Amino acid sequence: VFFLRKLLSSSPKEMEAIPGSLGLPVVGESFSFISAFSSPSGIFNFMKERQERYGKVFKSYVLGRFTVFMTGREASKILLTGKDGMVSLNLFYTGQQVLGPTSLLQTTGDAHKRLRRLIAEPLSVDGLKKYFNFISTLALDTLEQWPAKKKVLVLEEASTFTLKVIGNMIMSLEPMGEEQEKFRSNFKTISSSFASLPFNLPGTAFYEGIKARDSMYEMLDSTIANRRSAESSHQDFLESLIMKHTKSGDGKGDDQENKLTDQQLKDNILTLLVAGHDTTTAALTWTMKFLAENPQVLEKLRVISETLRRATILPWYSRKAAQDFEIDGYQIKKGWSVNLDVVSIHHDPQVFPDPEKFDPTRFDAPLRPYSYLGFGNGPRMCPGINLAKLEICIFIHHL
Ligand code: HEM
Repeated sequence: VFFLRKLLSSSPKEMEAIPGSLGLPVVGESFSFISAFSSPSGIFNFMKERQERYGKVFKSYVLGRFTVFMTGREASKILLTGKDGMVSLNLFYTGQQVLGPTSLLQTTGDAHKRLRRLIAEPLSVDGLKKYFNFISTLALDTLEQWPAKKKVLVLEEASTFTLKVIGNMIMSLEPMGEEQEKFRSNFKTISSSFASLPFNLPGTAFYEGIKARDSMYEMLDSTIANRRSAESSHQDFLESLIMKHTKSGDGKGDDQENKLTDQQLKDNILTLLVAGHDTTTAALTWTMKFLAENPQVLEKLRVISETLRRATILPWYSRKAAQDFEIDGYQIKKGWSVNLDVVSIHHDPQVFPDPEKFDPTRFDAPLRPYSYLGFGNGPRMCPGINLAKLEICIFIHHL
């Protein structure tokens, strides 16, 4: 029913003016897209082939959606910073259900701005200073164990490291022990449910994801209750949001504009976890790979920017048109899925000569706006940028 509704609610007829192919019935071009995505060069070849055939704007049918793909600085400018309300984020149905309706990723306009403002302070450079020692000690502990290991699986190590950092930042979780294990196992299940098939039946990834989310929320509920009863005082994200920004009691006399309900608090803690974990893990892993292959660049700054350009951790940014608009001479209709292809922007030889080469000196001189989008741009630009850079810098420093 879900897929039928999806198919019927989208209209390929309306997209006739956009060049491109919708591929096979029902599956469209999903298989070519997924196989490109899982290959070493990511979606680059899928995009390149079609851009050469159709131009910078083309249509396709992938992952259950009629989608218009676009690339280039002009498209980035319009899609990422365009008029307020022109596009919204385009999450998968399962992701929407798991994250909850008050997540930053599901709000728009003023509600979105307000949430961004509330989480900005704990994620600022100043707000992050207090976690420096924890991150540094954890990086050292992790690295100290490497020489004794026969084989080091860097992705695995990076994932454990970043999850321990965020667990400690958010709710002072100790890096070892039962609570850490429960947190880790819930998080992994939630993560795999995020873009799963939308069947909420026992045994499916989606069903297990919702169950793990509820278990994670129980952990947060009990921590929130402890903090409110002032049994203990901690210097973490949860404490700073509870103290400053949650509605406890009747809230009379409080500045309600700055208050979050417990639901908003939990939805957004989970959002930070989901948005911040795999991204930072991948960025740290790619940084180590590029550094191992190019040891001469260790002296150079800008290694993280160049890693995020070459690896493009989020290869495309997905939006849904919230109104009709025109781009590169094509009419985009309200409701269409629009994906910005960032890999091609990051490998444009006009901006980055010899684009496959890992060369941090490219960032020595300022680039033209919208040529580099490692952390995005505009109102949805990554709020975790300082934390991600801090974690990677500390880890690489101790390497
Ligand atoms: C190297 C690591 C990271 C990379 C490459 C990265 C990249 C990005 C990018 C490109 C976007 C914008 C996506 C779009 O416009 O559709 C984004 C948004 C976001 N990021 Fe990150 N991110 C990283 C780490 C983090 C961390 C550590 C956190 C949280 C602590 C985080 C939280 C978020 C959130 C909540 C959003 C959505 C913002 C909004 O919709 O207003 N990210 N990230």
